[in-house]
Amino acid sequence: MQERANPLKAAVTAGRPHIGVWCSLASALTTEIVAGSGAGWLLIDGEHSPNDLRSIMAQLQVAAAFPCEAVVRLPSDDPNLIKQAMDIGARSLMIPNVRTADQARAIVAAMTYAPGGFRGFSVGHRANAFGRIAGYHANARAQQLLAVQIEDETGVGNAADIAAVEGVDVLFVGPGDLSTNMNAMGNPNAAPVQEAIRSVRVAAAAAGKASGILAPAKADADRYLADGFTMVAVGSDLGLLARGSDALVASFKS
Ligand SMILES: O=C(O)C(=O)C[C@H](O)[C@@H](O)CO
Repeated sequence: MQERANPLKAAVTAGRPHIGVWCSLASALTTEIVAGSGAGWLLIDGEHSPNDLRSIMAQLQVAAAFPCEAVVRLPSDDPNLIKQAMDIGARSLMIPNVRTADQARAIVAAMTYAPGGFRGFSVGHRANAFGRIAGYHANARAQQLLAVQIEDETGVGNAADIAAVEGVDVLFVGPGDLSTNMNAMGNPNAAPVQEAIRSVRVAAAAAGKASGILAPAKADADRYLADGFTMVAVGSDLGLLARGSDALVASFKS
């Protein structure tokens, strides 16, 4: 048995845009609906959603039936969380608020078996189909993707160094946190924030790496894609349900 190729990694390393959807509802059912939408990737959010290891695993299981890469965002860069997430089959990870190249290097090491890193070794787990994927341990890095989030001015200032770290695939802007940390709470379209976002994309491209961003407004997403961002999340299950139900109910009033 062979590990499935990672379509998100293939696309963004080749400079091809790949559209994703944020899954914030911590539900295998809604993630399954999103996974069947034709989106190229989805994000299982372990930072701001009520997910635990078991609910993340349930979402990985339903997403596996579709050609849609499931990315898991962890709440932090804790190596033990990284190890547990990888063992249940999360091979594409997003780590919030990465601020330095040293931090990025430590994350890559936590994802990598020795001698390159220090990921704990377990013979059989969901990631290697319970021991059925021959050569998994030797080749695990090949299908892994690491998206590090740039979410404050320190990260923006260090973006070139972070992008240069081997094993970092994507600089992914967190527009909510970045704007908030730049004194423009929740307004990524403020001019200084836009300039910071542009500089992250340029730093990633200069290192031959991809850039990504969450852009729930279509006009923003279209602009970022035209600028060269490739890993672009264009909405969320939570937003679709909240705005859709609001609009539905409003259409029957007055
Ligand atoms: O800073 C951001 O924006 C993000 O990282 C995305 C948010 O955390 C996401 O949960 C949307 O609210």
